Amino acid sequence: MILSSEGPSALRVRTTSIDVDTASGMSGLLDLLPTEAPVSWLRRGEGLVGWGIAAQVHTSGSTRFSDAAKWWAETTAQADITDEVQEPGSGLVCFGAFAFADEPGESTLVVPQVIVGRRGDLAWVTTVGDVAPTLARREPPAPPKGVVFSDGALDSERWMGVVADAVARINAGDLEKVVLARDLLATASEPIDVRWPLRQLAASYPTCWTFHVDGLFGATPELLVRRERGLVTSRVLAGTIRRTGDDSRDLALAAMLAHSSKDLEEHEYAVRSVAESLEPYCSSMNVPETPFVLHLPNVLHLATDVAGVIRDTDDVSSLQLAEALHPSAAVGGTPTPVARELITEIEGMDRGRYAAPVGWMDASGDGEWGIALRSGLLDGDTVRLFAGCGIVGDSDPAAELAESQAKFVPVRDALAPGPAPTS
Ligand SMILES: C=C(O[C@@H]1C=C(C(=O)O)C=C[C@H]1O)C(=O)O
Repeated sequence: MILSSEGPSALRVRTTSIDVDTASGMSGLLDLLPTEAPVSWLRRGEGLVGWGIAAQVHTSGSTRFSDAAKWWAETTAQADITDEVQEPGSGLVCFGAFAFADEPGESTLVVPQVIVGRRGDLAWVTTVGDVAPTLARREPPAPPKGVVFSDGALDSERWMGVVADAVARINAGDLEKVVLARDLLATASEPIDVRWPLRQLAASYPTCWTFHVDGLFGATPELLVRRERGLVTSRVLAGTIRRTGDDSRDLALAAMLAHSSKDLEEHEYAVRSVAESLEPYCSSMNVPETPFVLHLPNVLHLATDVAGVIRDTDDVSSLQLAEALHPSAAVGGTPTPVARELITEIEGMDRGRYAAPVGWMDASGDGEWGIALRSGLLDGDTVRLFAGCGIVGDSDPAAELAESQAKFVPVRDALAPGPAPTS
């Protein structure tokens, strides 16, 4: 269902190339963001930022992806686009964040008034409508003030009880894996400027995708899907160990993770779900047999990069691929329908847009959609932080609680009033 859509029916779009130094400068694209409706999708200093709202749609229900895709098709068909850069992410671009479940929740696609992109040696600015963009370093954001954390929907004890229930259901043969999440509330004494946590996340987690769309922000290590000129890629994660802070112990842990049958089993479900969902759209695929260990500052993950070539005849957009892949077993479970039902039944929390596709798409359908993990939802002076864990037959509730705490760390630290990182 389309809940609302705003913006002129015919957008006037201009993309021109700019000096890479203007885009990256001393400190990066995030420094260009003003306070008005900033959006971002950045990794290692490259990607897209934008601000202002030229057009937006809100959708809901089981047709939230297809309604948004239809709106995008109409918007791009009517737009007058002059693009002198012709790269994925130049020309007309929307940013989006989708609800995890069919109900409740709202999804959105937004077209910023100004978008600045950087890819290798190229940089560009896109304007939508009559705007004269300011490409200058803005006044830095102030750190959040007086942040206190409190329990979300369930306290730790109750959440461990829910994990134990899930383990019992798995061992009774109802399903193989389910991902259970919890939330944590951060309340500040004044409204929080999202640009602060974005800078912290981009500096501390450069190998993750630092995103912000409509209040949902984070630094996700997991790429649900990228479509770029007929090639599709996905980074699948599942299987986690907390880092200790001691490099040699962490190396030993990485070796343990790579051989842990519990984690390999969890991982296998996640890779299989992605490969099976992509297969109908691909003429060939590469699915590595063995995962690698992805090192992040807070955790280690088992990771697999799946790649494929889209069938010639298929004009499937990155958003349609994201819909086909969501929810993968990395955030839902196996089998998916049973896992989704169990999540609704026992998780005791509304996921909102957590663990669902977040990212961007251009007029050709190329784009990148991450899974909104290591994320929080900002509303004024409050952030709801989310973290989840894959549960299988031999999961231990206390270990899963500790894993969820490690997954809160990126956003939790990003809300701390430490010194602004020099990125
Ligand atoms: C659900 C989350 O993470 C997912 C679950 C993982 C696991 O259970 O090992 C690992 C990476 C993600 O696919 C989260 O970060 O909230």
